[in-house]
Amino acid sequence: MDPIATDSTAFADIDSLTPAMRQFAEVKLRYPGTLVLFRMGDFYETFFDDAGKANRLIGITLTKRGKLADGTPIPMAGIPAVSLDGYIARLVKMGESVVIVEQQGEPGKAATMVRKISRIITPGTLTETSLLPEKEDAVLLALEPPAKKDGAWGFVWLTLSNGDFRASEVPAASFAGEVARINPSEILAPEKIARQLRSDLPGRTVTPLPAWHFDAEHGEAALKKLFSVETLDAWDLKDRTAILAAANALLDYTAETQVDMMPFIAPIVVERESEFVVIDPASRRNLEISESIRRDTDAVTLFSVLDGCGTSMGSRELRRRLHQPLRDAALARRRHDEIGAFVENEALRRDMLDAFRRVPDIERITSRIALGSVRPRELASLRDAIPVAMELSEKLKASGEPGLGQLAAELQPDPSIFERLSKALLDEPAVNLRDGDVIRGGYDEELDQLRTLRDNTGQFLIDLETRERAATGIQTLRVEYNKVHGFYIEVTKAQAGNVPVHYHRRQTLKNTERYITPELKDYEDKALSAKERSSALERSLYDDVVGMLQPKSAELMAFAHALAALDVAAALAEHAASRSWVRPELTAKTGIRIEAGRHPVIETMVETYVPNDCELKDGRRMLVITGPNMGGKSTYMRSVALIVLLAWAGSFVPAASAQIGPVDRIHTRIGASDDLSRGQSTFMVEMTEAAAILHQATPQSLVLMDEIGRGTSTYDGLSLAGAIAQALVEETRSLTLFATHYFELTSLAESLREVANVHVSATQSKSRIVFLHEIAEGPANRSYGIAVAKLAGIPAHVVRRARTFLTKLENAGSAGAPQPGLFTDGFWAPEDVAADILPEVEELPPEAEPSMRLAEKLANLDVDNLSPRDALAMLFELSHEAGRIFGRDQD
Ligand SMILES: Nc1ncnc2c1ncn2[C@@H]1O[C@H](COP(=O)(O)OP(=O)(O)OP(=O)(O)O)[C@@H](O)[C@H]1O
Repeated sequence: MDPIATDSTAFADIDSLTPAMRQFAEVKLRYPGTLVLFRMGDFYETFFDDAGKANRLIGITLTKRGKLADGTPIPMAGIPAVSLDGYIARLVKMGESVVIVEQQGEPGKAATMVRKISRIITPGTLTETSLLPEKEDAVLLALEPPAKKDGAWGFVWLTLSNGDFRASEVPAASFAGEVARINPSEILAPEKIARQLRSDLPGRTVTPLPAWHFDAEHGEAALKKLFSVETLDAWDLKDRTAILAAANALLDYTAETQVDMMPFIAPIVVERESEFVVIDPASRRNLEISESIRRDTDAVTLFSVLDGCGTSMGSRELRRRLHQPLRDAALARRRHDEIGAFVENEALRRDMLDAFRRVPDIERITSRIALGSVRPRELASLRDAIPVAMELSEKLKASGEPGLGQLAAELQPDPSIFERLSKALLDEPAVNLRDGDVIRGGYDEELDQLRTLRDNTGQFLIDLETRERAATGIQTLRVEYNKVHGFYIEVTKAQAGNVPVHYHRRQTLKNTERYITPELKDYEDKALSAKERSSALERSLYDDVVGMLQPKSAELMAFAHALAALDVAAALAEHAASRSWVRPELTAKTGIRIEAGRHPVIETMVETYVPNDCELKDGRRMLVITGPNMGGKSTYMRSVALIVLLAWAGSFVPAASAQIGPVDRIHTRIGASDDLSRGQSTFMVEMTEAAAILHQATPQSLVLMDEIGRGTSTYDGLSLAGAIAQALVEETRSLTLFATHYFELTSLAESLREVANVHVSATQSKSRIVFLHEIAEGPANRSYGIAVAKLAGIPAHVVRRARTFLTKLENAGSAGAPQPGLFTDGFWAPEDVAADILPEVEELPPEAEPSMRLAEKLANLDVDNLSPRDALAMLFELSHEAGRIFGRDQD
């Protein structure tokens, strides 16, 4: 077979290596991009560069073993065989692929030992339950770049652990969004574009394959063979060469990594981009769908709040739905119906939630049935889940809920599956087949006999003894066994003359004679091999059971999907009922109308959440949102986007009522992005994202803009924000929520018909500001920046001074100096205002100077471009200086 990766490690002179090292080198040359774990006795060893890499990645000790011909020692690092799985899990999590080479043959003759690749484990082809994340799919995605400039990418992806197989043609503009939606664990790409992909898709594992794997003709043949069809017309795949090419690479790689066992692969589904609401990668992060912006693993996200599913299949289905809101209202409504039925019928919901705790991961068990690697305990748990599901099915039918009829019907898999599993498997079989005790007694006559032989030697001997005593009349006759001589019948020398002729002498001792009979010899042969033979037979019977289930993979997968869908519906209904969520109405007309909407995550975290309305429609396509920082602008905007997302994902929503029209895309431009690792400044990222929105948004898109333009100077920022807002209203005509701290933008409402002003309210008592988190019509009536700064702990005298500046600026404005207005030049420090301020600064008494320096330092801070670490350091410095001003400093 051909190599699956290309960047090879050179082994200068392979013939000069020892036989074992030569075997290693051969594997390594074939799988250069992987870490080769080479079994030697009780360890899996890594050599050469792999040893150094393993040492770095998982901290195993680096040693040496033997030398190369030129005397250079060979680096080696080993993993104890007993802890292999744990180490593999860690490596795969880091995006590494691992090839396991097992020993075959006699231990002790390591040099000439035959070795064989037993497993190839890569991030996208995992099927081992212990290596897979429980609540997330591991998806393998193959990419074929467009053949011509404006052509489309071929995307083909497969989830090995449930057989879900999909393809689509993706235009360049949607590339990153589609990768984010599919969220692959591993990407296969032709080697010439691998490097570029790694830099375009930071954090993703890209496995390069030689270009010839991406062959459309072979791909077409491979798909026809896989689905046993003469033509691919049913899938509309004719001439879609990019998809066919990617499919070929994906199927080649899958076959290679599964070491020739083909997993269950469902008929390919060719998706159209228009089936789902498009959400770009930045927006997925900003909305914290399943990952927090800071990427904390245990952070609270939309998914974690909603995931009350009893099974991990349900959790994975929920995650898929949240990441892929639909555009087909009928499909989304069907999901609403399912949830509605469970919201109405609490008893039924409780039954479901209770039953799901007893249902195993049938999706993954089924994938392992197809691969022949399913364990006895897993099959037993599948068997035990079937009656639980049948009972649920009956209850669902009896409830008469029309929304649940279809799923109820799918909960009844072919009765022969349950029958065979019940007959074949013990109630509680051993975890592994090699432990024996898997097949139930009475299932197979021969196995029963072997087991009787294996277990009942003692009884057989007693029975035989009784029979032989009666037959021969020798009352002292004994039937016994020892390790050296096996079974024998023993009589005293005195009785030796009375033994029948079919007794053959086996051994003569001082006082006794020992005999064997044909029956006993036969028994001996059977008994001595019974253990091995019963194990072998048990394995083959087990394989038969698995073999009988393999053709039923598709049916079992449908059964698993129905369970997962019910689990999601019951869990979402439970959440909806406990938090008073409502069924959204999906309307045909573009627009959003939400009454008393809440943020689904924040409402679980604050004591009292203040609900807010939102109305966007023709004639009111943009809301300019002003108000104090910390007032709740971002929360409000996100709550609207999440309600729209939830509605189209088929969930109930946190609101008193919601009417949501069609939405093709959700775009958000919120806060500082973390793409600094790619060497782009915050402002550059901000503008790149804004540019993408202006290019891609349509009148059906929901756009969230949070404080666009703050990453640059005031003039630039204000001008850009104004121009972008105008383009969103007049050109893309999207439904837009536009939060800004440029108060000047509130005047857009005067010139543009589609723009309305809303503000978050706050009241300011004498000493502090109180956020009401209420959205009200109209622009904010004042800026609360200084009040917020005080809240943040800026020293009182600095705040006082800022107030003085503000008053002076405001007075200067009203006294005829240039107004701070939209697109008005000379806003900051026009000559006359500066002249008014500066003399006073100069006249400050000497003791006030340190505080001015402090204020100056603060004023000069480029807050938007400070890293959290620098910000903390700066805070220390400022607090230290402030402490000195007040004489509280130690040094
Ligand atoms: N409707 C609400 N009800 C209750 N608490 C809220 C509400 N909205 C926001 N909050 C609380 O206020 C905090 C600040 O809100 P948010 O981040 O939305 O403010 P902001 O106006 O966007 O501020 P900034 O401009 O500084 O980003 C939230 O973390 C949340 O705890």
